[in-house]
Amino acid sequence: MQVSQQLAAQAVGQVLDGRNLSVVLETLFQHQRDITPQQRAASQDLTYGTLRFYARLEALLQQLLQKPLSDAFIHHLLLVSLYQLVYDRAGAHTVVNQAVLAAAKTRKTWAKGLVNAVLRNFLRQRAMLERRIADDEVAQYSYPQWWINKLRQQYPVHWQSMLEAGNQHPPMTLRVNRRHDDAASYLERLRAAGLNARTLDEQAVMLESAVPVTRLPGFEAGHASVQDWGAQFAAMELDVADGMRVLDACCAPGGKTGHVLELADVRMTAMDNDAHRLLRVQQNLERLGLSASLVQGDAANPDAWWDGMPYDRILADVPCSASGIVRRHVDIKWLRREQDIAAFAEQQRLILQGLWRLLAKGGKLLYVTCSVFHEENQQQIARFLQTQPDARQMPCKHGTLQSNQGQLLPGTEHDGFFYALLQKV
Ligand SMILES: C[S@@+](CC[C@H](N)C(=O)[O-])C[C@H]1O[C@@H](n2cnc3c(N)ncnc32)[C@H](O)[C@@H]1O
Repeated sequence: MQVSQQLAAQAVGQVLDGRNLSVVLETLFQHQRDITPQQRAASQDLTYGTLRFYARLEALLQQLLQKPLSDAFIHHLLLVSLYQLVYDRAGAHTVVNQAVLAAAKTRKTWAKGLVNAVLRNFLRQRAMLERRIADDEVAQYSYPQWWINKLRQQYPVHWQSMLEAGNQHPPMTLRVNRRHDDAASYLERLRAAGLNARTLDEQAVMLESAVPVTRLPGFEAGHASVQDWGAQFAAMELDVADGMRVLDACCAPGGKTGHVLELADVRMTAMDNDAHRLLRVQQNLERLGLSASLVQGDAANPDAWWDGMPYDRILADVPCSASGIVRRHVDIKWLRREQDIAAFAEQQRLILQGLWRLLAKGGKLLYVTCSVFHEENQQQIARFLQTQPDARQMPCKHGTLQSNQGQLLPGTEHDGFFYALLQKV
């Protein structure tokens, strides 16, 4: 446990310094060649958990410190240990003892005693410490204040359940490749492999607990892919048919590209501005046995890469705040700044405007974000429709999207997404 506490403390510190969580963990593990798969998984769990509840843990810790703690590693080690004491199943005494040993390794004479005192005081005073922060929203929900305020203002009814949904452990959901199976028959294959799951619709299956993809029947042969249920709505809403010319702008890593190609024999151009991420699109399509023409370019500036032939369908899964998928990307809550939202909205406006003239008359463009903030969603589309007289918004197929103006609220079965289907008239 000591190794995973140490690694998690380092990872948490680096994320709070502004670095991306996946990159931090990948780099950290590259330098730890002798850790076991169990230690790796445990470090990852502790890092995710601590960041998920960071504001709450910090509020508890601050009450336990007599003076500000300037040592970053010990600070983050205490947060990780508090996370274990509050949320984890590990025994309290083991957590404290291992944290004290991890502190001792730093060779700072004061560190061992401080870690021991803080954690033991927490165990003694827990109820009182928790009562004292009961009225502190940031500590209660574990989100930045601006985020809480924005959601409360934009979703007067649902804001609390949305914040709570973002703090849940995400499920592992699969998209069944319709060229091989439907959800019901793949469910049988999962059961035969000893995996419990349930179907969400004709193509989506939610596993009872996450497993390595190597345990999924037919994974290497492309029979199933890991994809949140909410993300699976995209290919369905795009309304594709055989023979269509389709552009998946902002395609990487290719989750939705693969799904569209599973549903119809379309002529697909998959575009992204990130060459490294495009390699992952290529790998994903190879696993599925599907192909597309891959293009590196800027969706906001098509003159540099477009061949001049209009598309029947365009999927614009634009870069966004990712505020709808925080349960999977727990670092986002702490990396985003309030002013980033306007910057994303401007980037999205330019992409939407750049792509619109590539659409054939009568063709459809599906605008998608994994955000719940109105600036990137409803407000973006309302402004686009005002300035673009040949655009009209079509109703979404999915009932939940219809009743919620395209906004899919994050919940137990899916992340938060926004969908707007626009037709060129
Ligand atoms: C939300 S992700 C796309 C996820 C993808 N559609 C999927 O389902 O797997 C957004 C993507 O947009 C790309 N991107 C950002 N700005 C872009 C731009 N100006 N032109 C093209 N791609 C861009 C990013 O590299 C990123 O891969």
